[in-house]
Amino acid sequence: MIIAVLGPKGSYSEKAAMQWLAENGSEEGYILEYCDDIQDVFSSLATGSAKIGITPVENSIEGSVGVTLDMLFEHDVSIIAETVVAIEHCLLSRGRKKDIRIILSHPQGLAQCRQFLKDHFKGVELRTTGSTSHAAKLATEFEEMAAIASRESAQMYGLEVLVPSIQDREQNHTRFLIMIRSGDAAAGSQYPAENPAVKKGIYTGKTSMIVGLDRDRPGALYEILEEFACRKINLTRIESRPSKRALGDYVFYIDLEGHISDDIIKDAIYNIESKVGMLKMLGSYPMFKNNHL
Ligand SMILES: O=C(O)C(=O)C[C@]1(C(=O)O)C=C[C@@H](O)C=C1
Repeated sequence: MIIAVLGPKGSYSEKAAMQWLAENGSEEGYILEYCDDIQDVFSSLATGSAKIGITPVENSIEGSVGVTLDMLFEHDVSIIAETVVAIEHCLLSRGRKKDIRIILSHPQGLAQCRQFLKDHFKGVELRTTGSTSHAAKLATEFEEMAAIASRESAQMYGLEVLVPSIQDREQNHTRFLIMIRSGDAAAGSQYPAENPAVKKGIYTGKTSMIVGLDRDRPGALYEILEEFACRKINLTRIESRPSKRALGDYVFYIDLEGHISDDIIKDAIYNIESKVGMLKMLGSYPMFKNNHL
């Protein structure tokens, strides 16, 4: 089983993969494929090179990972699970704090530490990289470079942790999606049906979809939401993204509590289909629940 994640080794995406495998009691029999960027994770699923792809979708400080949302729209993938990883960013370098001239990280890493950077490194050049672990790898080259990345990356690339826990809020969590190519039952059947947590009833279901209105008119979104509200279906998230067809034209990403096999969810979606221009189901899967978060 090949699992595509954002690389190189030491990324939070790798951590998400390990955590999800541990949650499912299946830490053996897989190979991680380290991709350069999130698009490549989706391409790897599309070509069949990987059976499973894992990408970040949302962070508690910085919000959505837009490229993952866009790829969900463009590619035929099904979400089979989600997992939430606690993110502790550290400032890593080979050199000393006072010598740092350039700080590297993934745009999400830089954004989650925006205030720290303003307070302590005003004027220092910030450079974006494909991932936090890629930043750590590059920071090994020069003493005046530092990376914002995980403690694990420091160990992996032989860097010092100059400042631990530098994100702008102590609580920092990123949610990751675990996906298969749509219709790839061979990969999907192992998860989550065999998921021990599902069997134990720890998880409840969650369903994700993308909805496009046929045209912009008063009450169009309300009519869709009404189908959920009247059935007491709880939405866990709704977000608009540009459809990319024209300025001001949007699609809506909706997550809700419940599984597509539940009758009320089926009914709501059946009714919505006749009211919208486009409806793309992204999957029903176990909702991540961790009481420690
Ligand atoms: O750069 C990494 O290590 C990633 O896995 C990507 C990513 C993201 O895109 O959100 C994952 C978790 C953190 O929020 C910061 C970066």
